[in-house]
Amino acid sequence: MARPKRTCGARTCFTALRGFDSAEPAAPPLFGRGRARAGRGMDAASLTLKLLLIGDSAVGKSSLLLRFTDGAFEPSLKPTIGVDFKVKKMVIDGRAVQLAIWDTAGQERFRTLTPSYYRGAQGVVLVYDVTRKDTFTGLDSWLNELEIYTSKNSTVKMLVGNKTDKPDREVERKEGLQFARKRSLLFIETSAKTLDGVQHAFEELAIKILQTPGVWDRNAEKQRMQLTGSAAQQDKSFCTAYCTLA
Ligand SMILES: Nc1nc2c(ncn2[C@@H]2O[C@H](COP(=O)(O)OP(=O)(O)OP(=O)(O)O)[C@@H](O)[C@H]2O)c(=O)[nH]1
Repeated sequence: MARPKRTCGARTCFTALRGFDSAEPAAPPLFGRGRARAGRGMDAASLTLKLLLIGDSAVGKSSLLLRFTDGAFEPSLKPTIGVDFKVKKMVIDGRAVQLAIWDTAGQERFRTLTPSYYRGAQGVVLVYDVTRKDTFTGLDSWLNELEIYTSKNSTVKMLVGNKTDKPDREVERKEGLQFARKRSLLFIETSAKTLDGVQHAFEELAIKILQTPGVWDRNAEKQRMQLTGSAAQQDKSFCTAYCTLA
């Protein structure tokens, strides 16, 4: 039996597997189109955004995550079992942002905790493989699942057509674009193998989240209230909804 991929690094917040909502301190609003760059040594008060990768098995979700966070590509990754989790720090328009990215299993038999994956996600990346039409025609069922588990106004969704480096394309770019337009999704094509579009995809999603009122600030407000209300009962050994990542 295939072993789960180990994508968790030293900065992984393991309590995220019990549900990881975002929280952030008061900060000025972001105007205009954002610019992003990778960030190092940010303070613990930076904004954390939860992103989720979903889509059929073997479309390249884990490979996109590995490429984005570690700059690596593995030609023969094993299927994800359950969920993996990685963090990437960036600076967007001068603001420190941590992307907490959840990588879910595409195989149905490994998807046992679906509702908890979606909880608190501000961004969802829906991936298909441009060389497998079935992964494109199956998108509607993923969108149905999204509708069940996320609210329309609290999650920014991006459609990603991956594996553009391969010659045997079955889904044209314009088909993906049309599909995305009809359903109000952001759209980009990528190759985890060549890096094409990968950085851009995650950055655009983060920028869009920051530009969408009510997506990233609503959870923050809720979290501030919870922290105030439960200060007396805080258990330092347990990482609550907001986990600082060293
Ligand atoms: N040529 C090419 N191969 C890719 C690309 N992205 C992923 N792959 C390969 O496709 C296979 C499946 O990739 P994964 O990243 O494991 O796919 P996944 O969507 O995470 O699959 P599950 O964990 O089962 O949900 C692996 O062998 C990858 O090396 C790409 O952009 N180009």
